[in-house]
Amino acid sequence: MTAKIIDGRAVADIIRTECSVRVQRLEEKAGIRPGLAVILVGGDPASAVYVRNKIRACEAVGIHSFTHRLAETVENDELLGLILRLNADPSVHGILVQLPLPAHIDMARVLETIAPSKDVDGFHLYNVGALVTGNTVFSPCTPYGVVKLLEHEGIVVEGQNVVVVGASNIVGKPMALMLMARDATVAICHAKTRDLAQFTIGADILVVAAGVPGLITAPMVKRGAVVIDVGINRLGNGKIVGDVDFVGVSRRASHITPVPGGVGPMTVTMLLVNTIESAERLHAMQRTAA
Ligand SMILES: Nc1nc2c(c(=O)[nH]1)N[C@@H](CN(C=O)c1ccc(C(=O)N[C@@H](CCC(=O)O)C(=O)O)cc1)CN2
Repeated sequence: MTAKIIDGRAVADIIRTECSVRVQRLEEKAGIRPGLAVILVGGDPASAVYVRNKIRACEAVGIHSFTHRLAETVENDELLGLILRLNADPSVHGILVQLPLPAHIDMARVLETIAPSKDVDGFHLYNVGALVTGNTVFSPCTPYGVVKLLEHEGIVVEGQNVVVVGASNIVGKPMALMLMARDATVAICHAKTRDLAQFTIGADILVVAAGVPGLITAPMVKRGAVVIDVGINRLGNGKIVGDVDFVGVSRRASHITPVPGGVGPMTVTMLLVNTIESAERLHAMQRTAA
């Protein structure tokens, strides 16, 4: 068996075209142009690339972007003050603080300062609670992208045994919740899981977000499984690889995502979707109030 390669760039392109249409419609109907504020603290090169890609993606679909680049040494209060001003700015429908943050910044406080209604990353505790209870406000972008890739491929998750490897707050945990909400049976494995293969071999759908290159090899994968690789690891030679041995696992799986070009492009795309959704909600609220 050779797996079908799920082309994240192609799916992202389709959704981005839909985004352009939604932005145009909102502007024509309501004179509202969605606005996204992006805050980058410090000089982490990977974060700078991701932020640049987000801004370019916004421009391409007509979302107005506001970038705030703060020094590595910025004080907590200055960052919090900026977020409060953006919360009150009616031209801003989405606010995101690029992670990771420098160690002296109180990340939890930063994320809790973003207004939940503008938290397009879905990281605010209110929005985490909303996701847990099935009242989703904003889905975190990477797991949301995985769900959209599965939908696009016609892969039904209901009743399937799903194993998520990785229990981070921004990918593993919300991923498990989103799949449970779609009636999958979900197990989460993490760095302390004993005998990882014993779990992964039973997965109809395996989602890997561990940040360990080559963690998942072919003998750990059930024949015909769907394998979604969320890992992004930069090797010493500059090459980017995922957490899955792509060549070996492709011989056993029915579907597999590549790295790069799988989940990554969907992360940025779902940020656009969340920002547009936020602006559309504002319009709906204004109409109700009028
Ligand atoms: N505030 C946030 N911070 C971070 C998030 C997030 O969703 N919100 N996620 C990651 C980084 N990230 C977006 O911010 C991100 C990572 C990777 C990609 C991507 O397109 N990857 C490419 C390859 C990347 C490369 O060549 O360097 C791919 O997989 O094809 C997009 C977004 C942590 N921080």
